[in-house]
Amino acid sequence: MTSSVTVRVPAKVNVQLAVGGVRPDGFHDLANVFLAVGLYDEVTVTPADALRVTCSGPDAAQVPLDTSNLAARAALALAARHGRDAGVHIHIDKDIPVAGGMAGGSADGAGALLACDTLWGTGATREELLDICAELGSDVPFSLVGGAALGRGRGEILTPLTVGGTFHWVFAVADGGLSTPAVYAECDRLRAASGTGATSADVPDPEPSPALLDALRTGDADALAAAVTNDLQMAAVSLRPSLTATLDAGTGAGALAAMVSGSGPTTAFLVEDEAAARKVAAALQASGTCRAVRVTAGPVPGAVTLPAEGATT
Ligand SMILES: C[C@@](CO)(OP(=O)(O)O)[C@H](O)COP(=O)(O)OP(=O)(O)OC[C@H]1O[C@@H](n2ccc(N)nc2=O)[C@H](O)[C@@H]1O
Ligand SMILES: Nc1ncnc2c1ncn2[C@@H]1O[C@H](COP(=O)(O)OP(=O)(O)O)[C@@H](O)[C@H]1O
Repeated sequence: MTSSVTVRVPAKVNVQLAVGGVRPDGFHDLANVFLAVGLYDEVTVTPADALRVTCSGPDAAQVPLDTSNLAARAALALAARHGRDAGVHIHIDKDIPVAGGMAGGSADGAGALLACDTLWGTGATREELLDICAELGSDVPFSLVGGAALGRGRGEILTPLTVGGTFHWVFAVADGGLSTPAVYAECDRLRAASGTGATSADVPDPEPSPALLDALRTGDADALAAAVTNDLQMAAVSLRPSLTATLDAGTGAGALAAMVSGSGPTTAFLVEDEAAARKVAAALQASGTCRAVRVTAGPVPGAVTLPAEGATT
């Protein structure tokens, strides 16, 4: 009998985040180009009498352990669909910054869903898993599939993208998080204040950039750097003006592109190669403008079940 299942799930960066007007349901239509990068949470599920969540890692204290945790919600959603009890202990070994615009909660939701499906032998189809992911949150389907993808709708309708190489990144982790709804609301406020209006009737439909998709396809870091955009960046910086100094520090150290990761406040720096990554990371660390610095690359695969401990391959 399977005693526990562990799933590893990556963080993401948005290389393009084009935000349309606010919809009647409060969400924004997006052209959201996701790239999965090699910072991971690991979600382990073990049979238990009742649903319970624990978390370890440097940011563990900021993670809710009640049923608002996306991993708990994923287990409950799968159990409800299959008419079974959700008695399971979910442990999250968290390495993805919390509330940092890198989809850590979404990663845990996708990871718990896949892990519970395996533990319980539910046999859910990929489509069913993606459906549940979309119910849990706009970014959760991408956490399951990983790689690179264009997200339309509120980000949940995915088209996989071909990437012709590996892109190197440095991430500067900020002190504290930013609330995603607050950043979208600030984007609307700034748009309304500038006179353009903030609704779907006022803002053009968001479209993926052909130059950006081309840069991904060819694996050209310089071309990607020239094409990256994030419509939430101005709002994140408005709420957290100190991010400007972090962005400037990375640019000054030779990053090809400097941007806010999603809704922030993590900042993302695209660099030429591993040597450039080390240089930019050292400069960011020395600048005193961020709490921690992480070096990684992408694309990487989405949620993956790890071999059971002691298993031979
Ligand atoms: C901004 C992005 C970019 O990938 O991620 P983060 O940078 O926060 O990780 C996403 O759009 C975040 O997706 P996710 O965190 O799953 O959001 P959800 O739980 O679905 O929604 C939380 C809230 O964000 C706002 N929201 C989210 C998605 C969207 N397309 N429009 C929105 O306006 C709404 O206020 C919503 O109530
Ligand atoms: N498993 C989880 N890990 C982290 N945060 C979670 C989790 N489940 C729910 N949350 C909540 O979601 C919020 C956003 O967290 P996170 O997904 O890490 O950031 P972001 O949406 O910026 O990518 C957190 O402040 C926390 O309250």
